Amino acid sequence: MVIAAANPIRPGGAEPRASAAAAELSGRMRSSLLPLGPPVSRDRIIASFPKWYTPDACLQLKEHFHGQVHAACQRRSTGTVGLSLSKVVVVGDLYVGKTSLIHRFCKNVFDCNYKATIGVDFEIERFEIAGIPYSLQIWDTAGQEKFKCIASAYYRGAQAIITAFDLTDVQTLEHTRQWLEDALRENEPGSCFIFLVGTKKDLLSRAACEQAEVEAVHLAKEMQAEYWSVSAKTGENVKAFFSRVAALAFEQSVLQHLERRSGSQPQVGDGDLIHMEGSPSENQESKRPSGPGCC
Ligand SMILES: Nc1nc2c(ncn2[C@@H]2O[C@H](COP(=O)(O)OP(=O)(O)OP(=O)(O)O)[C@@H](O)[C@H]2O)c(=O)[nH]1
Ligand SMILES: [Mg+2]
Repeated sequence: MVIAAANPIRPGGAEPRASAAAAELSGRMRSSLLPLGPPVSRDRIIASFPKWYTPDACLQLKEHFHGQVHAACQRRSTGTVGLSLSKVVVVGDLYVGKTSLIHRFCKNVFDCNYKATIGVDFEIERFEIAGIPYSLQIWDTAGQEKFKCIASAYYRGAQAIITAFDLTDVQTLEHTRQWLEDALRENEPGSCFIFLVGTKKDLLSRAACEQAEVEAVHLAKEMQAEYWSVSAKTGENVKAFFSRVAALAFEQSVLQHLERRSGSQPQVGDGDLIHMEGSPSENQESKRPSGPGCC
């Protein structure tokens, strides 16, 4: 049985957090100028490029958005990037904590009871990155062998593949090669960002964690993956990790859009705003067609 819950898009996914009311309000005001419905919550707003976990195994060692991406975001000329969903697929052995990781990020909950995922499930998380709305569709797959053929049908079209293993169980790390190979087989070579994520960090002492990370970082380099250690139980590194996934995927989507556009004549309705010299972006936003039927 395939479970693919048609989850509605929640504003910001997790419960709203009201740590700084004024900043929240200003974030909401900015977000509400953007086209994709309700505002995202403050902790889904990414203004600067999120940092890697370790420079020893990271996909990009840089601290800022690509210059062209930054300029395109400022001009609001990112095409349909703000309207599309980027697919992220999470794979790995049963019981490593894939569902827990996703639920911690999307719902801010943790359940210590194990409920095996049957087939697949997904969550949609909305962000605002460099002022542009952006959404990730995060696919949770079953680690149990008997559901593997169902889950693998959903690997196609992934922009990011997250291979998860349990930091306390070295066998699950060894199996990540196979999970990655299976997921990559369904995708175009070189088209996916790859992440290797060690889960259940809270169960290890600092020294034990560092020891486990040596092997994991080594494997991540081999896989050309970015490495992260996280805990769904405490929430450690969970938000930082998904922010990094979102920013990398977003930047790639914008760059692809710019590349496509430079190779073709501008099309009517390619999603870009008309840039009016000297006008603030808010004014440009107010000229954006507001809904179906508007020309
Ligand atoms: N201590 C601790 N336990 C965790 C953590 N993450 C998950 N668990 C526990 O590990 C068990 C398995 O977690 P799941 O998230 O269901 O694992 P899964 O990878 O989705 O498993 P399948 O759906 O069968 O593939 C559950 O009992 C969780 O409570 C964590 O960060 N710390
Ligand atoms: Mg699961």
